[in-house]
Amino acid sequence: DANQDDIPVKSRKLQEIHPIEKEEILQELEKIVEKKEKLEISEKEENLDSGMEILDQLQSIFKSYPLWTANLPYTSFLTLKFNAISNRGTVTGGAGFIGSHTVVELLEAGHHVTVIDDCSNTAPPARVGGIPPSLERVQQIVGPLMAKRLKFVLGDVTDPQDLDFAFGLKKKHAVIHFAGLKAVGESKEKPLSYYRVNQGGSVALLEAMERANCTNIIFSSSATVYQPAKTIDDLPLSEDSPTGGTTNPYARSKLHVEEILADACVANSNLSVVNLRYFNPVGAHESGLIGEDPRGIPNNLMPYVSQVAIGRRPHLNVFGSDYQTHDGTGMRDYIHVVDLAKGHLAAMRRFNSHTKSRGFESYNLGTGQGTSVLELVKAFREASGKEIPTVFTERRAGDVAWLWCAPNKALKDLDWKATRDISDMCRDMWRFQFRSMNPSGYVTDNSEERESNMSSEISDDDLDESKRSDSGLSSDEDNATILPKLKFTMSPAKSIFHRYLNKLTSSKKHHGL
Ligand SMILES: O=c1ccn([C@@H]2O[C@H](COP(=O)(O)OP(=O)(O)O[C@H]3O[C@H](CO)[C@@H](O)[C@H](O)[C@H]3O)[C@@H](O)[C@H]2O)c(=O)[nH]1
Repeated sequence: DANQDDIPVKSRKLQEIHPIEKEEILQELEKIVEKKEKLEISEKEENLDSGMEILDQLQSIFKSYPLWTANLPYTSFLTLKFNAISNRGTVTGGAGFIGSHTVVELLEAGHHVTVIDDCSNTAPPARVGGIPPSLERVQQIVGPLMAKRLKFVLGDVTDPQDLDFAFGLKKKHAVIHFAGLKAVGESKEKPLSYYRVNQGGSVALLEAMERANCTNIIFSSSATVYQPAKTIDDLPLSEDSPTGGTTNPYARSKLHVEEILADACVANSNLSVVNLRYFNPVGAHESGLIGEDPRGIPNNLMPYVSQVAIGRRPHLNVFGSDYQTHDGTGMRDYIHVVDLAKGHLAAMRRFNSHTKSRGFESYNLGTGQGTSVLELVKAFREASGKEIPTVFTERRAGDVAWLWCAPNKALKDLDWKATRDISDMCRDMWRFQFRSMNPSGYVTDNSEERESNMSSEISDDDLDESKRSDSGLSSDEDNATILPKLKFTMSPAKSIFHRYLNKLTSSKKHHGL
């Protein structure tokens, strides 16, 4: 039924699902239950991986058909059991841009997550004991069932007591360490702050992990640790490409933490470190509910372009037009933040009990594709339908002509690759840009700065008109008090089901069933 495919799966009721499909899904559910029973699920480590896989399969069904799976007699029973087998982890800096997107992926995969964040670079909770607005949005995205698995600690990653508190109560399976300062320019003005938070925080965290007997950590590193490519022949950058020759305290702090982690692995043979080198993370969650909300004038290209498109800035300064690239502007490996977040979930596989790989291992997370400044601007014009005036200026000090990676190692070891392209990145960023302009957007402390930097007033009509055009949002979605319903552009039921079946077959092979 062609019409049926147009309805988002999430909002379809049982009676709207084709009877044959329904029957197939029910049979699959029965099989999962049988398989699960055989596992004698407990909190024992060896059962965690198999349990997680089953959970994964179930989640895709629950997520696709919440309206009717909620009524199945064994749903609550299964949920209870799965609560007992999911992994627990701590995410530092989980309220920030990449952190919040990763928390969505972790919760959706069934993990229990404790976030520790001092909210120094995101809006803090509105009340004592509350959670930051970015994580409230995360809860809306994942729904009430998964939201319960999120805990928040307002704390400082350099403070041992705060860390012990975050690690407290239940044993944690793994840590994902995002917390850190990240502005290249600022790092030259305040190098000591960068070393205190980035190095000091990482050392404090490793010590807290030792106290809590946690041996798995994923670290947010950066492409900036690589030596700048002198010629195009130095590209793409692989994990073996030379590092060092860094030009600022931010880059040095990332490289130092990599070295600290590698040393810690030498000293403790149980430690497992997955070091992820991000290329240029951009975009936002497809719901438009979470994204990057930089303070002040954005340093980075995509947030700047987005603010020009919405009228907050008059034009984009294009830094340099005489690079040795096809159009003279700098080229980067932009990666959608949701792909990046999924990369963290994939990295968690290295911690599975029966396949656990110990020691320090680095992975590039990028698409392997270079995009120039002018190409990105063009894609953003297409996504937004807005003019984006550009002015060519001098090169920015410290910028390189090109930077892109070879992401093959992550594909080989982690079974991960980026699937979203530059137009997806622009579309989702544009969607989030609208939301953050709305009264229901993130509560930020830079609203005054925003007002004064408005290059032109945007009328409500203008916003409404653009929203109706191609941003995928309808005009009733910017209600100030009630947050908009999520509209996922999920695949139709049939393809979800097939994906699920493929997964089931491959996991059967994996377990020799
Ligand atoms: O207003 C602007 C901003 C940027 N650019 C250009 O856009 C490209 C991308 O710049 P930007 O978005 O600032 O990213 P990078 O300079 O590549 O740095 C990012 O990517 C690094 C990893 O490669 C991280 O370490 C840094 O923290 C992060 O800011 C470069 O060619 C810039 O010259 C402009 O032309 N105009």
